[in-house]
Amino acid sequence: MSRWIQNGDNVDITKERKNATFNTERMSAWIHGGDEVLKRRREILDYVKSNPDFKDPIPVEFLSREERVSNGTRKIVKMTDNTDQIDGADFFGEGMYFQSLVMGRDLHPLSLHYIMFLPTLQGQTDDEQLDEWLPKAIARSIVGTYAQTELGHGTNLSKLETTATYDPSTQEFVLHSPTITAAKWWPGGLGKSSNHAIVVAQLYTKGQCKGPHPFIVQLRDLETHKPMKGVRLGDIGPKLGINGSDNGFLLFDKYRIPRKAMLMRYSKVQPDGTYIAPAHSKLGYGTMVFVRSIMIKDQATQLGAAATIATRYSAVRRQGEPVVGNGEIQILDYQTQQYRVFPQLARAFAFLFAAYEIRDLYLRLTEELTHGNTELLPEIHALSSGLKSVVSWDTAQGIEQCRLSCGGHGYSQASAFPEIYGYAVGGCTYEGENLVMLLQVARYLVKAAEETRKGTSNLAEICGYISKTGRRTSSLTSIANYTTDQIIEDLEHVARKQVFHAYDKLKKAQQHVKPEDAWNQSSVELAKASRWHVRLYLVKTFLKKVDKAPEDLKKVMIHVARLYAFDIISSSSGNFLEEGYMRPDQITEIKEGVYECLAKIRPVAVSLVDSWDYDDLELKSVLGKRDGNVYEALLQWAQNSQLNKSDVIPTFEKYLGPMMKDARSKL
Ligand SMILES: CCCCCCCCCCCCCCCCCCCCCC(=O)SCCNC(=O)CCNC(=O)[C@H](O)C(C)(C)COP(=O)(O)OP(=O)(O)OC[C@H]1O[C@@H](n2cnc3c(N)ncnc32)[C@H](O)[C@@H]1OP(=O)(O)O
Ligand SMILES: Cc1cc2nc3c(=O)[nH]c(=O)nc-3n(C[C@H](O)[C@H](O)[C@H](O)COP(=O)(O)OP(=O)(O)OC[C@H]3O[C@@H](n4cnc5c(N)ncnc54)[C@H](O)[C@@H]3O)c2cc1C
Repeated sequence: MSRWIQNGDNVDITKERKNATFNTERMSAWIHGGDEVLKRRREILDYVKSNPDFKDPIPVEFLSREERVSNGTRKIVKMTDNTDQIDGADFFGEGMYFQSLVMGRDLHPLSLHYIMFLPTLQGQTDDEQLDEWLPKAIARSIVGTYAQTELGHGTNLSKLETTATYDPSTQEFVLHSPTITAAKWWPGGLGKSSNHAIVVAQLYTKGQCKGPHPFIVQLRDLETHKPMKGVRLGDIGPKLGINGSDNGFLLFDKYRIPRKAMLMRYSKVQPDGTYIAPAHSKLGYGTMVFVRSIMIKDQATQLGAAATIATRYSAVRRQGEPVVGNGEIQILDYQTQQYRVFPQLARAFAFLFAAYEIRDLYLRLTEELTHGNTELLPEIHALSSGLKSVVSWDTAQGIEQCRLSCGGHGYSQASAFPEIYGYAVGGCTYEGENLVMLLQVARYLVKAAEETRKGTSNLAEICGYISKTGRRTSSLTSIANYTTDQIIEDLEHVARKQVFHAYDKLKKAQQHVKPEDAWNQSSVELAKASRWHVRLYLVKTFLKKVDKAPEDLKKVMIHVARLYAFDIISSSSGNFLEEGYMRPDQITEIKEGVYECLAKIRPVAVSLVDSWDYDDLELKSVLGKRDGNVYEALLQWAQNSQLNKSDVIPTFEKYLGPMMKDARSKL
């Protein structure tokens, strides 16, 4: 019997699970990277469940901000006391899973320590600095964050205002915030928890500005935790989500740090103030590239969770009686419900598989950089920026669709949707605002188009389609015979067309206006080109992964992958119809393909989401509970409300009581 079925479960959800046409365990192993990975996930889960230190006193939704920070700090300290339970080198797999189980969706005071402070030390220090700082950071004898964004500038790093001016007479840098807008603003854990930070500041030496560079800076006294003299910092207040994190502000008043505080793997300042430039000017941005690449898995996990909650709830929720007298039906049987939820599930899969690809590519980059080879950097920068933008946007929209699909209960925090959304949607902004990141991809695409036009193209595989000749009309005849190659060919056509459309618009504008105005006037089309480039990549990665799946899994997953592709095509049919590339009847065929996929997925939907292997502990959703007994659980969940501590609350005595009494006396 499936591990997902237990006595006492809701009958509808049990029936769904019994209808599975594939082995859920095999599917889970395939999704997560093999039997061994799955076994390790279960061991980590058992460990977390068995450890009382990781329990929340009540669901975190009911805690105040201060209680959230305190509870999160308590748990993350316990969690990182026990990192021997996981393979510490497997950040992407075991690290992220462990932290998700223990910490949920509330980032915590050590988030940035692990996500950016440690990786920056690993990636940007010279050997001597690494020996000095890394052991302290790993042991947690210091806690650090990544302080780059300022009140006035987040995107445009070249205009950061914090200065680090080298003083050769003392061999120190002087950190200073010359204006209010120079205040660092946003860094996670900066407000109250960190005592160190990687501070990104404009480097001045010998009277010249050398641009933004990273420095390791002590912010608080190691014993008293009081801010150092010349350092002013605090919490920036409540946010849309991640309120367990004390995101902070920071100002310097001529604060002196030693020369060796500048991270010197790539750029250096010698004792006399001579500056040595890095091999590639953007090597200092490496940690951002790392985070963008791990964000893809994180976002996929959030969307997968939302789709799991919506699917399970839709299987137990009955509403409406199409045939009067036959009883109400499961809302999952409505085609409109399937159309709302299943594409989100398909997206989550597409994003997860792309996350594996970008992880592998990032590992290759790290290896190449150790040999001083920076060739892969522009490609990975473009891909990670593009994926980060498209994936976080679609994830946010997808979560909202899943929430809406659960009706009124979706609006309650019991559903977990508000937490999931609040957490995930931050990804549209942090690590580079999405539109700005799409425009970075566009720079890469414009170069590829330029090379193609000049006939000198030697393009990387990822944009090889730009220089292909391609067909003038789609070869689709019927949806049943629409092959993976044909689907990719059609998407390549639209992506290529949009790339050249934007490129030509840019070139034309350049003949009349200044280059920066030409770029601005073409930027909407350029961003669209980037989106198509990324969507093509996502579809290709997904279809190719499924093509290689074992036969028993492939026969299910092919419908999910095709739904992903067909949904993209049918919802942007105008692009495919342009210049008669596709005919209206071909679009109709693809729409039919969408409906066929929905029908194929319907009977196995619950088992498909089970295969993502979310435990209730990780989902933290009353609506998405494994057992499907949602109504009892909702009533129980509501008992945690602070307002339910007494039958009559003080506001009655103070306001409502006198109001009604007064009104009664006047009647
Ligand atoms: C072990 C157990 C423990 C386990 C614990 C486990 C814990 C696990 C937890 C797991 C859960 C994790 C989930 C995540 C949570 C996240 C939390 C939130 C974190 C949020 C942090 C932040 O939010 S932190 C700030 C990020 N802030 C940005 O992100 C600024 C964007 N802004 C820019 O990034 C630049 O400003 C921008 C636009 C590029 C222009 O930069 P610019 O002006 O310098 O450059 P230009 O535009 O002039 O470009 C000149 C040429 O450089 C090229 N280029 C540019 N960048 C390049 C690059 N990186 N690599 C190569 N090339 C690059 C470009 O493409 C041009 O190339 P070309 O010339 O050939 O065309
Ligand atoms: C939850 C969260 C956590 C964060 N954590 C950290 C952290 O730990 N450390 C840290 O240093 N920072 C952190 N940040 C800051 C984050 O990195 C920045 O907010 C982000 O890089 C965007 O910069 P901005 O806020 O200045 O937006 P802006 O750059 O002001 O963007 C505002 C608007 O202007 C548009 N725009 C800006 N420039 C251009 C352009 N060149 N072309 C076209 N449009 C443009 C954008 O697209 C956007 O629509 C965090 C932010 C959030 C929300």
